[in-house]
Amino acid sequence: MPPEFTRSKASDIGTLTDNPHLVIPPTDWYQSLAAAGLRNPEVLGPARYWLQVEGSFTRALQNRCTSSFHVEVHREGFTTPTLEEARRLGVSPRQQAWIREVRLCGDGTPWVLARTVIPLACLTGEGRRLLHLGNKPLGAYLFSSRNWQRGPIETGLCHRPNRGRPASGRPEIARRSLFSNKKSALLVGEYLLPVLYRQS
Ligand SMILES: C=C(O[C@@H]1C=C(C(=O)O)C=C[C@H]1O)C(=O)O
Repeated sequence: MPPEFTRSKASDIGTLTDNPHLVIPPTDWYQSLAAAGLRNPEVLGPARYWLQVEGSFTRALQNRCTSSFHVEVHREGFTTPTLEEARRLGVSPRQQAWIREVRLCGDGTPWVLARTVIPLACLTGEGRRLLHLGNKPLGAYLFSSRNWQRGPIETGLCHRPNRGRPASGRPEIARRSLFSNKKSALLVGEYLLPVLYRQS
C-alpha cells in the first residue's frame, strides 16, 4: 500500500483543516493574464504583481512581510494527480505522484495556498530531498540549483462555491508553472488569498 495523502502534523488539524476558505478550489487555467480576461489593471489592481512576479515567490512574500514568514504543510503524500495535472505534466494519470499542499503565511496569516505535483521521475537522486521538505519552502530547493528552469506562468481563475456570491476570503485567482530539469518536471500552483493583495 502506498502511503496516504495525509496531513503532516496532527497540530494542523482543527486550526487549519476545517477552514473552508483555505481549501484549494477547482481552477481553470489560461496561458496569460490576457487570455484569462484579466487585461484591465483597474480591475486587477495589486494582484497583477503577484500573478506575474518572477523568481522565487517565497522570496517575494518574505520581502512583503513585516515580521515573519513561514510555510505550513497542510497535507502531502503519494496520490494520483487530477487528469488535467497529469496532462499538463505529460505523465499517466494512473501514476502516483508526491503531492504537497501548503499555506504560505506572512506575519502569521495565510497569504497563499500552494499545491505542487511532483511525479516519480523527479524523486530520484538529489530529488529525494523533495520528500522531506517539511516546513522548508520548495522555492529554496528549486532556486538553489541551476538545474531547474521555470516555464511560462499560467493564470488561473478559481471556481466559486456558490455562483454569484462573493468569494469572501477564498482564493479567486492563481498562478501556475512547470519547473523542468533535464529529465523531469513538476507543477507548482499558487492560489492567492484576497488578504494578500487587498492590503497592498
Ligand atoms: C516555487 C516556490 O516555492 C514556494 C513554496 C512552496 C512549498 O513550500 O510547497 C510552494 C509554492 C511556492 O510559492 C517559490 O518560492 O517560487
